Amino acid sequence: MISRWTTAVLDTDQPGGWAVARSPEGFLFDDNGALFPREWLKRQDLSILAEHGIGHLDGEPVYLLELRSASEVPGCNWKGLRAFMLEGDHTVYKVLGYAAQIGTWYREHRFCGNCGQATHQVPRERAMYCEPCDIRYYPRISPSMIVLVTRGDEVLLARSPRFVAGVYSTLAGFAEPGESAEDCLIREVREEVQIEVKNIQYMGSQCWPFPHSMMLGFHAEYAGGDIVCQEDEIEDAQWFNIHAMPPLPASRSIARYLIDVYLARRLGHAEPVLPG
Ligand SMILES: NC(=O)C1=CN([C@@H]2O[C@H](COP(=O)(O)OP(=O)(O)OC[C@H]3O[C@@H](n4cnc5c(N)ncnc54)[C@H](O)[C@@H]3O)[C@@H](O)[C@H]2O)C=CC1
Ligand SMILES: [Mg+2]
Ligand SMILES: [Zn+2]
Repeated sequence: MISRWTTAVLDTDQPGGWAVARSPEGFLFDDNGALFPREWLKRQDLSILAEHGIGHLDGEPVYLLELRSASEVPGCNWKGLRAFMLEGDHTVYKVLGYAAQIGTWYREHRFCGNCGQATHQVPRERAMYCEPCDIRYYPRISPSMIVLVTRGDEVLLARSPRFVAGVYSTLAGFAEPGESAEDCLIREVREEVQIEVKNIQYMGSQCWPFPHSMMLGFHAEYAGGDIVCQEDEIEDAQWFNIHAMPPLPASRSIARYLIDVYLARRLGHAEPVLPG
């Protein structure tokens, strides 16, 4: 299958193409969605912080207008990235997810962390450059492990106080320096529920642009221990029987994929496909 969306570093001096506008209040959208004819969008009253050429959608160049603040555009509204993830076209969500990460990276790397001077965009490369220090700052990606722990017909799911009421999900956590993916997974499961795991199997990965996680998904089997929830992080954790599951995370998340694959295998159903 040919991918409809490919990323690229485009020259912003070229006219034409599509553009998306991003402010601290999310992306601008109207009845046609979040992609606007670029020349039209640039004629609106927007406080543009920077423009980035981010890739091609169905062969057409796409640009990001990163804004200082949200402003009124007639017939349009603002909406957060999560809303685009939950509903609507998956390819458009991918474009916006990438745009959000480029916007975040640009905002957070306008000055050198070493000397404090202003950085500059490197032509044809996704990097901010400090000349005196000769340092390049690339978009930040944070590796995070996510794991479904199982014990026969039971799966271990937990809720964080931040989740939507009632929803239970797989355990997850950010990798720390010095850790392998497996070390991180074992530590996170220990920290969050005091459970030991074995037979760790890699299942797949997903970009999670909230704001810059790279989710590495695993399956693991229970090896020992009783559930003890980590204070503040884990509100509740339980073994759920595959025939009595609680409300689960959004269908496009890798958390949901890991759960659905296991259910499909246990119940002899067709396996789902991981959304890219
Ligand atoms: N796509 C999916 O299905 C799912 C994605 N996630 C994502 O996985 C990531 C990790 O999950 P959590 O349980 O929240 O992590 P976690 O268990 O490591 O705890 C979060 C804590 O980690 C620290 N932290 C924050 N950002 C960090 C970074 N970049 N590097 C290292 N430490 C950091 C902070 O102290 C924060 O309070 C989050 O971005 C979350 O949104 C979580 C569950 C499902
Ligand atoms: Mg966690
Ligand atoms: Zn510097």
